[in-house]
Amino acid sequence: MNERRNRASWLVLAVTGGPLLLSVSSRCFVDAFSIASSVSSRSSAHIGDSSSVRFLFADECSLNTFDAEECIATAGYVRDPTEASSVDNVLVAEIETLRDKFTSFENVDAHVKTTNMIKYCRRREGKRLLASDTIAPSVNSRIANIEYNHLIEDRELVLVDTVRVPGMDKSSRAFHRAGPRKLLHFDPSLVNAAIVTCGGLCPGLNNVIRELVHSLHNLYGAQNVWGITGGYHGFHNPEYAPVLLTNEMVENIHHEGGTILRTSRGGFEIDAIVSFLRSKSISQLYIIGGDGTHRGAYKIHEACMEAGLNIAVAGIPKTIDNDIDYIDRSFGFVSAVEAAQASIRSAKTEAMCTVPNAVGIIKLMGRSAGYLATFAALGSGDVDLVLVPEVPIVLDGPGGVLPFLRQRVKEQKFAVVVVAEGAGEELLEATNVVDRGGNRLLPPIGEYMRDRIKEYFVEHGEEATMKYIDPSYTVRSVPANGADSLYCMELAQNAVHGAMAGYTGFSVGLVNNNVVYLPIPQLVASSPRQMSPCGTTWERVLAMTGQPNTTPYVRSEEQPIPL
Ligand SMILES: Nc1ncnc2c1ncn2[C@@H]1O[C@H](COP(=O)(O)OP(=O)(O)O)[C@@H](O)[C@H]1O
Ligand SMILES: O=P(O)(O)OC[C@H]1O[C@](O)(COP(=O)(O)O)[C@@H](O)[C@@H]1O
Repeated sequence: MNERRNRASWLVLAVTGGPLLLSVSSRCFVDAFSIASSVSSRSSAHIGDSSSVRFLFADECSLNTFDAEECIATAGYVRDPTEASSVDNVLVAEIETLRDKFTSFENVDAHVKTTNMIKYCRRREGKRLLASDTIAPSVNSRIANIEYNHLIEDRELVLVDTVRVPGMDKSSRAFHRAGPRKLLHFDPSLVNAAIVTCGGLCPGLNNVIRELVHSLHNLYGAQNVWGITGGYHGFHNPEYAPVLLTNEMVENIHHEGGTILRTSRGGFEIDAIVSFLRSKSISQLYIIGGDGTHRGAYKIHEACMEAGLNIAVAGIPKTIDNDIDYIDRSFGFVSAVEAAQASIRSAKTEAMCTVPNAVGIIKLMGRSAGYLATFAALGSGDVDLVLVPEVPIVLDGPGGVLPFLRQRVKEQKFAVVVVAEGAGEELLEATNVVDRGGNRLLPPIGEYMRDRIKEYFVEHGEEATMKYIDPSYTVRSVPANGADSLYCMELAQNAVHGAMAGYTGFSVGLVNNNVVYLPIPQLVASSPRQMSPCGTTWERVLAMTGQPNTTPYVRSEEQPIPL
């Protein structure tokens, strides 16, 4: 675990030319390719010619254009006088494609794809194919007779670095925008797909499985969809046999937490996995898991390439720790935050209603990142002290959390503390014991803080009533809420679109509110990520709680403000 790959490769799309002004609003994403093209065309004697930059509005399906001069003249815009927002270089994270190595199912466009699905339905129903089976209403209402209005071009990009700070490098990284492509690499009717879930539970796993099955069967008419059970073990351990997944089997699973496929840590045996893929003629493998799982997924992709296997390997990032880099959030995170807030409310009620000097402590998951603890605390608005792995815990003395807490109890008659499981390693003896996934076991910081706070009150001749709540597994086993359900659906559909188009060694995620394809090497190189202890999120915590700022980092004037 935590083996860092550093194969990140960003392709420089456009380097030359004068600076280009970007007006980035939260509602829109800039079509970076058209921008980049306009940058390069400026460099060849057309500098300044083009005042029209295309904007795509995320919530509309039409392509909007606007005239920059008209905006200035009529809509109250001004050009950024300092050009602080300009982007000269767009660095594209390229995704590997099977098209480079294998012959594609030729020139299947959206039209033929529909035809193909109809053929598939007919075959499945034992009917003879007719010459008229080109464009006809679907014979199975479940098979979407869809011709996408909006097919995504290969060069549509989503910029990563949309916040522009004066003095920063005039570059932005970019990912390929996800979505249905015009050309398919695979003949969908011949696709045997497999889905596996690995690592810890997370709300939304069943939603992703369901939507993968639906997309494969209903959007593309895939031949078989296998469910690998028990995580990576299921590829080779006869105790966890694979199952064929049908629409009927997944119909209601999204209402439940957990994963119908079950999950595990360990069991990653590359030769056994590849030989399973061969034996079932799998051509698309969907792997749902966190950064460890993705490291495994990339090894599978590499092994398939070495063995000359035409198999698309797609990851879907899962973790309630929200520690996968680049993406706005991982699916299930918001549901987990919501569930954690319910525990915070209970702890507050207990603490408020109990004498003397009640302190409610809620321990939340978060191995190396405190996002869950932080977001749950911020969202609840009911927390007096937040402890996370990114910020060291100072117990005593000026700036110590114990005197701070005692004072808060004095004023308020109670206090509520949220502690992430990975916090305070510097206080407790770190262990070298690892779980089956290679993750280091963490010392019990929640119980330690409970006992230490109680002792501190006793040392000052007072009694504290401790209410300790550890909702860890409760939080991650809940069903996905509305926002996560929608997100899971978007991720799964786009993973299938990407694999059908022949992308491989990639993952999907929301970046600046757009679903993109992320090359796995880039994704794992900086995952697990951590919250910045001098960024705006942590400063919101300090502002809300008034707790002492124990971050050892000092922001230098030259440094860009971390987000
Ligand atoms: N570097 C790696 N190479 C191959 N497999 C890995 C690697 N790291 C973890 N795995 C496997 O991925 C699965 C999940 O990993 P783990 O780190 O426990 O959870 P997560 O993927 O949620 O971070 C486990 O089966 C583990 O054995
Ligand atoms: O007890 P388990 O099942 O091994 O899981 C505990 C870990 O799972 C997590 O939720 C993260 O799981 P992943 O690494 O699978 O994303 C951590 O917060 C926690 O340390």
